[in-house]
Amino acid sequence: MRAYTEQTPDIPNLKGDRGTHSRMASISAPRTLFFTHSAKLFFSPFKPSHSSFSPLPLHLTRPNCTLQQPRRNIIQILEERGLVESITNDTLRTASSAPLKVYCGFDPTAESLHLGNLLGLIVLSWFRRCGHCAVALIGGATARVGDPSGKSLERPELDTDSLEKNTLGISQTITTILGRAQNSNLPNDGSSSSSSSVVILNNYDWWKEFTLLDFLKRVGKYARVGSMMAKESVRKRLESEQGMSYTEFTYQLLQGYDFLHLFQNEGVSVQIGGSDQWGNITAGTELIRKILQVEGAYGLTFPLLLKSDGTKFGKSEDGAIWLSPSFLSPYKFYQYFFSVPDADVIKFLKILTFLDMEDIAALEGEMMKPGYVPNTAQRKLAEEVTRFVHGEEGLAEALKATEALRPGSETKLDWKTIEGVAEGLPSCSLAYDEVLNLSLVDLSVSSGLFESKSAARRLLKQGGVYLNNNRVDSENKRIEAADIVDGKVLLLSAGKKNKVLVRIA
Ligand SMILES: Nc1ncnc2c1ncn2[C@@H]1O[C@H](COP(=O)(O)OP(=O)(O)OP(=O)(O)O)[C@@H](O)[C@H]1O
Ligand SMILES: N[C@@H](Cc1ccc(O)cc1)C(=O)O
Repeated sequence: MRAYTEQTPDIPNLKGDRGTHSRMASISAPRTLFFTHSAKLFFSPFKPSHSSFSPLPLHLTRPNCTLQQPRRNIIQILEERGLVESITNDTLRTASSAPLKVYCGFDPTAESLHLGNLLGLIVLSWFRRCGHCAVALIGGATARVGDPSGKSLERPELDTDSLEKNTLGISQTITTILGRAQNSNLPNDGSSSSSSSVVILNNYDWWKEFTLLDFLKRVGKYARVGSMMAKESVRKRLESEQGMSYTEFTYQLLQGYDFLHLFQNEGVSVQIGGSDQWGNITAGTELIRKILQVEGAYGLTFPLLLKSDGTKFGKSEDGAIWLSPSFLSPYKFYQYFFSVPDADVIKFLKILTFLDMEDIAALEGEMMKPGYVPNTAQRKLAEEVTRFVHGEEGLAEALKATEALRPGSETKLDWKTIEGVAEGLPSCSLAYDEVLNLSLVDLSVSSGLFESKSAARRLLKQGGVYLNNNRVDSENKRIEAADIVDGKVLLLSAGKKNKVLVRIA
């Protein structure tokens, strides 16, 4: 098995079935068109308001990417699992028999990535499992412009502080998820290398010093307005009442140039993204062809993950499934997948997990048979996805909370578990002295769980009131110190669904 490290990753690997695109071919491309970053700083449309702005400490993350001779054909794997919507050129199938560098971009428009973005991380991860190298690009510059793809209205402008916070948040998530996958998900067959790294870059690093005049000369000149207008993201917006700003119209060229920059400077030859990114990705392959006059840059899109109502999972939608544990606890994340309907679970297992297709088919077969234990497939799905996103620790936390909240469970709730399940629950804050010795009936009214004491008593008599998930039998129950979990919280429930969290102020 051949493995090599790219020492000077300024030229992409252009090996494909055409064979004629040698390194010489790309060396002869007009590389002199590009200036070095240090050269000028006349006009920077993206200049931050305060000069100390450092978009991403992680922009220093540029480990040597050791490429492996691919073991299995990545495109075939992705197709089998339903992860390919379109490919710009079929020669990618053969080109990917040699190691490639692939990138996926994420604009830092929220502090956390969400379930829709997970597909990009999964596809990057598949590439790495097959011996290729993954680059995650944070759109520190592009987020300042706003991608019009799939949007009916122009995005609100983000201030520098939010951009900085978002950049940090999503970089951390990508590093954690892909870094963990690097250590645990690569096949343990001796053929993989722990140095098959993830590289994180920020496009603000090359856009911050790009002057408008340079942009017009070096990029704009090669972009045809006709083909820019024909992109779906533009056509749709032009039909709308609001139309489209010139700034947004330019977005496709920024993303297009990113690809060219990465192709030329980092050896990246494949860009992936959701199907809404097709226009931006092809803007890149077109620029590379026109400006560098070489083939060998490819785009691959995967289908958008849609909710049952046909809308896409995204950050703008209500109830986003966030990947960051500070936005959605591992327990809630796990529960989401545990509740996926039977009709969707097999599809989700294929696209969101790395389980063998044979194992998924076997599970599908089991589901048809009598004696199938309901939710077995959902449990597997929830475990696999939670482990990928939140690690073994996050999965353990989710399983612990699930068990602790099972009615009649012996598992003792701790403060962290209660806080993890309490997201989105109504809550109130009371002083320790106010709560201690208070009757449960009084507490359940003052916390808002019941509207009246009589309603509380009625349900208590029927055995439907729970304190920290334990059924309360006595109508005269008073709160003791031991009921205040870790001295910080109490969880009151009326039946299985209505819960209130009482925090000790
Ligand atoms: N539901 C989804 N299914 C598959 N891919 C998605 C989904 N949502 C976003 N992506 C992909 O994630 C990448 C980054 O998307 P990004 O975060 O910039 O936009 P977004 O989440 O779609 O934003 P918004 O929710 O504001 O529309 C892109 O490749 C995009 O296609
Ligand atoms: N346009 C992508 C993010 C992105 C940004 C820059 C790129 O070079 C690539 C992708 C999105 O909004 O989803």
